[in-house]
Amino acid sequence: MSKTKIANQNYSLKNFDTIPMLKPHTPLLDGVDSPADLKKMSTAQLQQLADELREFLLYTTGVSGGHFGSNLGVVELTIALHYVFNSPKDQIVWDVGHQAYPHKILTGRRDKLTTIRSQHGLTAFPERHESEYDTFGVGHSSTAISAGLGMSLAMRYLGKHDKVVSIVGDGAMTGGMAFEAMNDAVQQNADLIVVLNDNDMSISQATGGFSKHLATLWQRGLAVDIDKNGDAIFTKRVISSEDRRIRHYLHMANEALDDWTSRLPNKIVEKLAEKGIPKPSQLETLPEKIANKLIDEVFPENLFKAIGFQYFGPFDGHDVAKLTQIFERVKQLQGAVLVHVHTVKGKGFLPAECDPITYHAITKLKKINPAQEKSVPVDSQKPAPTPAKKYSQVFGEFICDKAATDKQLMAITPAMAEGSGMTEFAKRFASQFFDVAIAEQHAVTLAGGMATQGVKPIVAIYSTFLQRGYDQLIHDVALQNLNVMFAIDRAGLVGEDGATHAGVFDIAFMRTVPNMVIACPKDENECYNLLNTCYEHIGPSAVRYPRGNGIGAEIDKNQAMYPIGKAALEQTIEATGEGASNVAKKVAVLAFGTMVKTAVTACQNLAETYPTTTFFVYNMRFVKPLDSELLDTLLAQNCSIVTLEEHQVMGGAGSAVNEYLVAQAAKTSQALPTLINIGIPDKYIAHGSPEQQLADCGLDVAGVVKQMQTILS
Ligand SMILES: Cc1ncc(C[n+]2csc(CCOP(=O)(O)OP(=O)(O)O)c2C)c(N)n1
Ligand SMILES: CC(=O)[C@@H](O)[C@H](O)COP(=O)(O)O
Ligand SMILES: [Mg+2]
Repeated sequence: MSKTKIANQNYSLKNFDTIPMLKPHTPLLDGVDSPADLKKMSTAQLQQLADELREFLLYTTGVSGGHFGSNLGVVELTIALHYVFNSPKDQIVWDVGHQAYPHKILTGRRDKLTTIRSQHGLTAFPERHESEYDTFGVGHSSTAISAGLGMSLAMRYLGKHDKVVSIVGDGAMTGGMAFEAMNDAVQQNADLIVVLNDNDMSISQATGGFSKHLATLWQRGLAVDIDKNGDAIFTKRVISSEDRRIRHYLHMANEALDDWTSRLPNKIVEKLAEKGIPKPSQLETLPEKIANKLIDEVFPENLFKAIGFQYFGPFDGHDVAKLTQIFERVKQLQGAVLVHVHTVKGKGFLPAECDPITYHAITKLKKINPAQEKSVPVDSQKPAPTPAKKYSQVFGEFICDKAATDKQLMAITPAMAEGSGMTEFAKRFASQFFDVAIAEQHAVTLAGGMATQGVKPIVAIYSTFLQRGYDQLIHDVALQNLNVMFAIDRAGLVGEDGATHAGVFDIAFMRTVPNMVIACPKDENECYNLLNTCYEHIGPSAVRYPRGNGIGAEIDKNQAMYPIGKAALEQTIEATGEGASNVAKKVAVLAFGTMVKTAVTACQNLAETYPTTTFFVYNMRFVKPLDSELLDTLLAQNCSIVTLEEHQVMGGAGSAVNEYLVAQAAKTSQALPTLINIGIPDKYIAHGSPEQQLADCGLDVAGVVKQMQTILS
């Protein structure tokens, strides 16, 4: 039986080692305005299209910046999917969707791809409002099988017979939801095709390794190829040593079977033949078939077969001809099918193939055309000022400094080690570092379990991904008052990734949870020292800090402990105008986190227009517990109050202040002060640069000034 030709080298792929600065010549691609245009192409043309599409991708991503390696890895896969299936009637669902740039190019958005992730441009991930070909809004991992299954079951109920294909990466396959969905697909006997895009890589070194482990699990055992008539043929694969033992026993069984059948007396054989059992001479493949059946049934070494999927693969995910043949075949099948393809993250661009973690995403490449380069004046050659540290970097420094003396510190990341600034820590404190793959729920409860043993776990997690572990935060940490600290990165608006990745709900969903302490540093120095304060605090706590760089504050690494629940007066901007003695107005601005700097600038601007008003800007530092003493004082002084936060205004820090003041005013029969809450309005903020997003929701200085004027005039 021929082995599956995993790498069918009957095609050549162009390789690139630089990113073209000028739009490449793509005659075939220029003619593709929808997937229908693919169906007219020959296999050779499809392969040429792949080369053109890859070069075009390099060029456009150089212009736009954004996700990179994963898109290069699915060029041929995307072409084959849109060639074989009839989108948008057939539903194609991408998991995470960071790899959907080729999909967007082939579905009518080729000429807009350079706008991806820019304000008013294409969104970073598939979004339903952007195109009928974007069947489901994605961005968070491991949702595609659930969404695809939902589409399939609804279609069955409605009597529709279109196909549903969910494309899931090996990293995304480490998310528990994927297994919940696969289990349900089988028990529902649903028609669903899952394509496992297995590039042995996720987004972090360790997770890549982790998915390798899963890959070993699911790659063991049988490869299931198809022959020229499209029939499934089992072929043995190189399998692990323990499987080899199993195979040996089966081989011995075959031998015995062979021996047995060769001794059968003819009249028995005839009797069997009457019953439709073939003669020994025709039985030569029986051992093989029985062996496969045995392997298939008794030793379903393949993870997906064990769950109940029909499994095909692994195939070379860069061989368009092979892929179209496979998809044409599985398209005819009923039930849950999994097609396993091997791709290379960064395929076709050598630097990305060699370093897929770094090239997971790239920033816009500076477009200096040769003419400009020569004329750049010398003094502009001055070295650029050192940028302020990223908050993730501050976190990484904190855990390294702390772990140097505190062996109880354990640091957990769900697949975002690099993004969370933990690369150095992972190297230096490997036994205290845990990358659990894309498994946020597990990460939180893992920390809870660890804390019961007296160690001090830190869950380093993006705000938006912590949403996945909310029940675990309550049930497995806070309710048990366990000593876990959440280092919440990407808190606030995140810019180009847009609404799916905004970290704008964490204050709302954490502040109602008893035992939680929630800290919001105003800059890098407070970030470092509030991390220390919360780390040393006994009980569950969270420090939320934004994506990107700080403001250049000097970090005093004396590992200060701030008094929990105490605010600090940041700045007073005294009234200066005539009659200022009987100051007409006192305004207290209660700013949370990075909004402190914005609050000071806004009040300085307003002081010029409202000279008889004194502004007190407070750095609140903690959302929970609030500084109740300060609020009581402000209430007694009948100060107008403004709250300011980079978080949904509904349910955020401002709501907490309101709730306290209303209750306190009622309790002490005091009048409620004039009060406004400034934050992100009740809508999703579209992608753009961080500055554009802040302006879009009135959180830039101009927007804050405008909103504050409503209580000043
Ligand atoms: C719930 C969730 N956690 C983490 C992430 C961050 N993230 C984006 S892509 C990615 C890796 C995905 O790996 P894989 O599915 O193998 O896709 P590849 O990049 O290899 O194409 C991760 C962890 C996310 N988008 N969603
Ligand atoms: C697709 C995805 O979820 C990640 O790649 C995410 O875009 C990373 O965000 P940062 O760039 O903020 O680390
Ligand atoms: Mg991967």
